Amino acid sequence: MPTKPVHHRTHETMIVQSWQRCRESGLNHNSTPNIDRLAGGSLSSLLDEHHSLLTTTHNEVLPYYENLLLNSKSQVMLADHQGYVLQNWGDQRFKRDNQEIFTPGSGWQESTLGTNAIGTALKTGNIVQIERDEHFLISNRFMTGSAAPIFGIDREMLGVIDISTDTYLPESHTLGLVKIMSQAVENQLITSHFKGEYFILRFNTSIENIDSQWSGLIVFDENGLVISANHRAEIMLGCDLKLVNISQLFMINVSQLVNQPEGFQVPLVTTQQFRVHGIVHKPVQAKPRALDFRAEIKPEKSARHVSDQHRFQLDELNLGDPVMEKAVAQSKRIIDKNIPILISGETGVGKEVFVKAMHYSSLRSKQNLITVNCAAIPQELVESELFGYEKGAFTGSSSKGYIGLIRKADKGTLFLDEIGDMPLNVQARLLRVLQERRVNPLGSTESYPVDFKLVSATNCNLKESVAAGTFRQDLYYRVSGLNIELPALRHRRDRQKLIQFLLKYYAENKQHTEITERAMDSFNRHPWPGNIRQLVSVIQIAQAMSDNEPIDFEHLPDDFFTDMEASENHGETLIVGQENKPLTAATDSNTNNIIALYQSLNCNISKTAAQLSVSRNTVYKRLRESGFK
Ligand SMILES: Nc1ncnc2c1ncn2[C@@H]1O[C@H](COP(=O)(O)OP(=O)(O)OP(=O)(O)O)[C@@H](O)[C@H]1O
Repeated sequence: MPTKPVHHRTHETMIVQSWQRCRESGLNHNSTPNIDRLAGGSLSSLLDEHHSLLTTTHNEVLPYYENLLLNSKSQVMLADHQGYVLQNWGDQRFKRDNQEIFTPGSGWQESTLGTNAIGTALKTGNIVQIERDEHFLISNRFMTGSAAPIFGIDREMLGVIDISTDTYLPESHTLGLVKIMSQAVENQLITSHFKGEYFILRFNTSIENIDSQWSGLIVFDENGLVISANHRAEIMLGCDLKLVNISQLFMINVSQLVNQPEGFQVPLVTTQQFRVHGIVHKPVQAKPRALDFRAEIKPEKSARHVSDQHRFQLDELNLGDPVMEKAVAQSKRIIDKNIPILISGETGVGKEVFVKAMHYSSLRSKQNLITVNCAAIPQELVESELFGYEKGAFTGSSSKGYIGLIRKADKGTLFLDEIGDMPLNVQARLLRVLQERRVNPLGSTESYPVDFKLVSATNCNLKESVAAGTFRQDLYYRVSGLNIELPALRHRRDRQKLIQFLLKYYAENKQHTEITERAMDSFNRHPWPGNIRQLVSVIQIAQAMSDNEPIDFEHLPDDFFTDMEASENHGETLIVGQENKPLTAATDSNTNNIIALYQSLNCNISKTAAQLSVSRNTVYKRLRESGFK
């Protein structure tokens, strides 16, 4: 028997624990459901108390319901933090003894009605999906519910949004929707409460998905003190954002952030070295300081990233290595043809840099290059992020839905990074888009034509994923017109030239580009398990440490020598694998070790990745496989 994926086991544990609580509350499976119903005065004072949550939810949720769920035989509920339904939308289809079970005022606490989406989401503080037979009371087993908590401006749990149905709705669809709905409400509560009064930073992994509900939001004052933030910001930054200063989160001075024009776009680097893009909205009364109003925003040196600096052309990446030379020549031949390109290679070999260079060397260079990191988008959201969704015309609402990343790439290039991590159901929809060259947003009856150059990248072996059943074979043939494998740094014959190039490229001034012979020799012999990414980081540290002297051993970080010793002790240039660094960590660490480390580091992806010396994507992947993300 195959063992179940860890996320199923996590879900099962959650249900077992909930059932245990039900027994402790004196329930048994045959207990009669006793719905506690608030009436008259108590109900109206409850509705008054939650007026702002109610109207915000109404404005944010109704358009989703009307467009996405109207024909789905389901009902959407908003309940307060104690489990009392405040409002419901949709088909009033759930009745018992002729009485509706989800009317406003009905209490869906776990202790009285057993395991159920509203009660159990409140009890655990997590997004839950309770399938029919997972309800504790037999009488509730006719429905399936998906619920997500809503957090308020002080990060307190205000209530939950639930979608319940007694027919079939795909699991990822409803879970994704409750997540979007709860996040939309939370974002709206924060922006309407603080807008105009404080600075609001909205950030995401790229500028292209900054208008998504999944962007982080941070509200801060002119001194940089964080006043409020959404749940997403805490997850992305991996820390509690209470009472911290924005300068502790990003490598930027507060004055640089607050002295920019309204709606200014800024590349940011988190203190964990994770690149994001942000937009800053200013308070109405904030006055720019005259002196440094035009201060240019520059991430600090150690955070420099090639792709933010310079638009490489393909030829610039060819420094003489025969494999690179062939890769560049092949790409140039087909870049303007309608043939998809699949780039593979170990982590850090420069796949993203290569794709950008392809785009900027192509006829589409003036159009958008849209990067989708399939590993970083939460699984249930990949669909809505890619294909978009429509809210339809909704009077008074500024939100018209979300166009989706594929349509944003129209006329330009669509880059699907880590394509091997795309969930199977999304693969099926992507295949349709690639065949028909049309996109059908969630909830829309219309489809829209799209024209883009498709480039994908992977650091896993997609053919093996096809054999393992995690990647569709038909999609594999659609995305892999031309396969280009970028060489590992240790195999590149132009290594010395590249090192010299990077020393100049990342230097702040002339002195920093010099390097002693013995240091250069060890650079040349190093196994570079993290490839160019690791090389860049060593160079940046060495340049910072070396002041005005040529770079020598004493300027190099400890890890540099640890890797070197490890490879020399093994008498080989490291194991050749997809993600090479695993030498010390990932090869002998199993999923449980990663989870334990991740938890011990306060669920910080970047720190976990750094400690294991693997990419953040690998950590995402492992956590996702184990049901943590
Ligand atoms: N030719 C180059 N010149 C300067 N810097 C480079 C070059 N190639 C790669 N880099 C730097 O190396 C780092 C890794 O590059 P990139 O993100 O493109 O690798 P990747 O193969 O896509 O990695 P992953 O698979 O982990 O996503 C980046 O910081 C990038 O700026």
